[in-house]
Amino acid sequence: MAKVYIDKDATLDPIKDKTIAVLGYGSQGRAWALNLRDSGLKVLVGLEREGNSWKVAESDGFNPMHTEDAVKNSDIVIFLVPDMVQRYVYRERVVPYLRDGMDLVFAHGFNIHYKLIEPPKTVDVYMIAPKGPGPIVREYFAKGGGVPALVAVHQNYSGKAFEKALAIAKALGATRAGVIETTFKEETETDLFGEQVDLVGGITQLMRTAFQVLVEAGYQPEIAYYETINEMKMIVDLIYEKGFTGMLKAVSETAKYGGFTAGKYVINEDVKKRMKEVLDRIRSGKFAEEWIEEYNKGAPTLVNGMKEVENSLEEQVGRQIREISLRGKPKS
Ligand SMILES: NC(=O)c1ccc[n+]([C@@H]2O[C@H](COP(=O)([O-])OP(=O)(O)OC[C@H]3O[C@@H](n4cnc5c(N)ncnc54)[C@H](O)[C@@H]3O)[C@@H](O)[C@H]2O)c1
Ligand SMILES: CC(C)(O)[C@@H](O)C(=O)O
Ligand SMILES: [Mg+2]
Ligand SMILES: [Mg+2]
Repeated sequence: MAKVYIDKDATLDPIKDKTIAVLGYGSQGRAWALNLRDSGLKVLVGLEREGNSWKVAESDGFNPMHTEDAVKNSDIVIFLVPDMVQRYVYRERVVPYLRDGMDLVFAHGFNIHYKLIEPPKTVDVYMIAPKGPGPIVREYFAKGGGVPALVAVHQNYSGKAFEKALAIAKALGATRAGVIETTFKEETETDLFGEQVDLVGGITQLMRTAFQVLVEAGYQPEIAYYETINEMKMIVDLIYEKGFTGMLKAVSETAKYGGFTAGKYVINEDVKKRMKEVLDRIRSGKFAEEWIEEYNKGAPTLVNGMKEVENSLEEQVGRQIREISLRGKPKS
């Protein structure tokens, strides 16, 4: 079993007198800036332009500044702009002001692992990768908890990079849960794999396809939504809290029998083979190449994918069903 670092294994001491620049104020940026500030650290928010993120940061009580000003005035620079934007921000806004002994920090290993950013040897490079979406990182912290994270060191110029990574993980709330050490390679490849075949790609496609099968067979879309999409949260919550065994104990014997048989029929060896192909594509760097090319073309697959989802029947029905089910959700 990997060593799990918890609150008592980490101290804020190595970073308590440092100034931290959080670049980007989106999903993770907002969570990190707020959690680190609430943990008593000095945080500057650096942004490219005075747009929406700027307004949100101001309404959260920050005085956002242009990226280069945040970099000039900080010791630790945290990259929380989108992965495809990081190398431009690094090249244009960070490199000109980079001083020996500064820290470059990431929430995902993509740019370092695929060598889109190649920092000089005279800085520390490390990562704290929360294993959950940004708004949850903030929500759990604000309620006294924390989302688990992975930490990794790529360059240890100061000799203190790991301790600083743990300190940031603590300030983020991650050591309230538990933190495990990894490498940039392992985090990058597993994170991409998980979000592609399972968390974002696989689960979404599984739910939507099941919904479509029921609707095409003539069942009411609302009933199909309850069955194939809405109830997923309750099943996943049971797995999250009690494991697969706990979930299986909570469902009927009929569901267990049908699940064991049909589950393996649908998600079969062929699907596993294709998952392995997806992993190979990530490991070989082909996915990274393709994503960079797609981004450089204006990310049409992303734009069209978002439109297609937003306009889909399941999303329209979902808006109505979510109102109903959120009304019944216990208030906490
Ligand atoms: N979203 C998550 O929950 C999550 C989880 C773990 C790790 N990560 C990692 O965290 C990092 C940040 O991801 P995110 O999803 O929080 O980002 P995001 O897409 O939410 O980032 C938005 C921020 O970046 C700024 N931004 C967007 N385009 C820009 C551009 N062209 N130039 C400059 N700034 C721009 C926006 O104004 C905003 O402040 C990534 O490395 C990602 O892989 C994200
Ligand atoms: C939240 C996720 C999917 O775990 C993260 O990896 C991301 O890229 O947004
Ligand atoms: Mg990811
Ligand atoms: Mg992830």
